[in-house]
Amino acid sequence: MPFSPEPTHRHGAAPGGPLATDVAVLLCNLGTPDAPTAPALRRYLAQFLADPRVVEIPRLAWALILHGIILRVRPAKSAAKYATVWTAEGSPLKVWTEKQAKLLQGQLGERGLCVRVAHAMRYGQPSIGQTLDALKREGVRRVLVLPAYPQYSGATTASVIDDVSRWALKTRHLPELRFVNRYHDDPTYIAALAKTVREHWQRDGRAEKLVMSFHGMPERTLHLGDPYHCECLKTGRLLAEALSLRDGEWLVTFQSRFGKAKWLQPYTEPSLVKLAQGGVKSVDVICPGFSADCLETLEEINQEAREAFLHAGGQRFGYIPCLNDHPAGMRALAQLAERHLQGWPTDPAHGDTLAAQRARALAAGARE
Ligand SMILES: C=CC1=C(C)c2cc3[nH]c(cc4nc(cc5[nH]c(cc1n2)c(C)c5CCC(=O)O)C(CCC(=O)O)=C4C)c(C)c3C=C
Ligand SMILES: [Fe+2]
Ligand SMILES: [Fe+2]
Repeated sequence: MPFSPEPTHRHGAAPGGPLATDVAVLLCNLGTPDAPTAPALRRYLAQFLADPRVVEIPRLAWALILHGIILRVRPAKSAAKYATVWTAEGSPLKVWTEKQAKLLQGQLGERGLCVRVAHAMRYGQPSIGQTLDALKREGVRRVLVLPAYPQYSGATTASVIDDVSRWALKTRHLPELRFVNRYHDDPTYIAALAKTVREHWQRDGRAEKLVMSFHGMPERTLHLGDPYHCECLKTGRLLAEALSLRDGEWLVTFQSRFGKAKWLQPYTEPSLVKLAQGGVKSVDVICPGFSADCLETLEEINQEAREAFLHAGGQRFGYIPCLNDHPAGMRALAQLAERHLQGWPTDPAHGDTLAAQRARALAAGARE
C-alpha cells in the first residue's frame, strides 16, 4: 500500500474507518480564550489561575483574591489586549497549535512513522481529557504526550502531566503513556532558533544586542527547586553559542510578571529601557520559551516592550517571531517525537495491530 503522510488516509482518523495505527502523539499547549471578550477571558482565567501549579498560595486566601478582585478587573483589561492580536481564524496560540499538529503529522509520515497526531489545550478547548477519550475511541493504545514547552516548569509541563493523570484516575483501560518533559537543550531546537535569528539578520540587519525573553515565574519557585530558570539560561547560552555571539552581545530576560511577588530577573521591559538609556540604539528580541506566537509575544513584546524601548531612546526594535510553523522548528518537534516513540509500533507494515483490527471489527459491527 502506498504510504501517505496525510491524516485522512490509513494513517489518521479516516471518516467511517478506524486507524491503522494505535500510536498517537498529543501536542499540548497552554490554551487561550475563545474570544477577545471579558466573559471569555473570565472563563479562561478562572480555570488557568485556579490551577495550584500556577498560583502556589494557600487555596482559601487565593480563592478570595481571585474571585473577589482579579476576576472582576483583569478579564476586561486582558480582553482589550487579546483584541489587538486576534486573527480571522481566532487566537494566534490556537491557530499555530492546530497548524503545528497538522504539520507534525505530515513530518512524522515523511519519516515513515505511522502515528496519529492530535492537539489539546491545558485550559479551555479542546481539553486534554476529551482529546484522550476521542483517541481511545479511535483505537489508540499508546500516547506520547508532548507539551509544547521547551523548558520544564511546574506551572506548565507538570500541569499538563497533572491533567493527563486526572483523566487517568477515571479511566479503566489506560493507554501506555509517555511524556516529554523538556527539550530546552535539544540541538535541533537550538539550531532552529539560530536559523530564525540568522534569517532575521539577513532580512533586517543585525542589532547591537540580542535579547532572549522568556516567560517569568515567581522567584521562589527557583529556590524551591523548579528547574525552569536554569533551563532558560541554558537555552540562552546554547543559542548564543550557535550564533557565535560574544559576551555583551546578548542577554536573557524574563517577561509577563503577574502579581506583586518578586519574579525571576532581570525583567524584560525594564532591561530594554535600561539598554536604551545606556545608549543602545538597536535590539533584536526573540522569545525562545514560546513555541508559538501568542498574546505574551505579540502584544507584550512586539507592542508594549517595543514602545518602551523606542520611548526610552532606542531607534530600532526587531522582533523575531516564534518557531510557529517554521520548517526547522517542525523538524525539531518531529525529531523529538521520533526519539520518544522508539520501541512503539509505528512502522506502517506493523500498523495494522490487534487493537486496530478489533476497532475495525467493532466499527463494522456497529454499521450493520
Ligand atoms: C512558556 C511558559 C509559560 C510559563 C512558565 C508561564 C507561567 C505563568 N503564567 C502566569 C499567568 C498568565 N500567563 C498568561 C498567558 C500566557 N502564558 C504563557 C506561557 C507560560 N506561562 C502563554 C503561552 C500565554 C499566552 C496565552 C494566549 O492565549 O496567548 C496569562 C493570560 C493573559 C493575561 O491575562 O495576562 C496569565 C494570567 C503565571 C501566574 C505563571 C507562573 C506561575
Ligand atoms: Fe503565563
Ligand atoms: Fe502578559
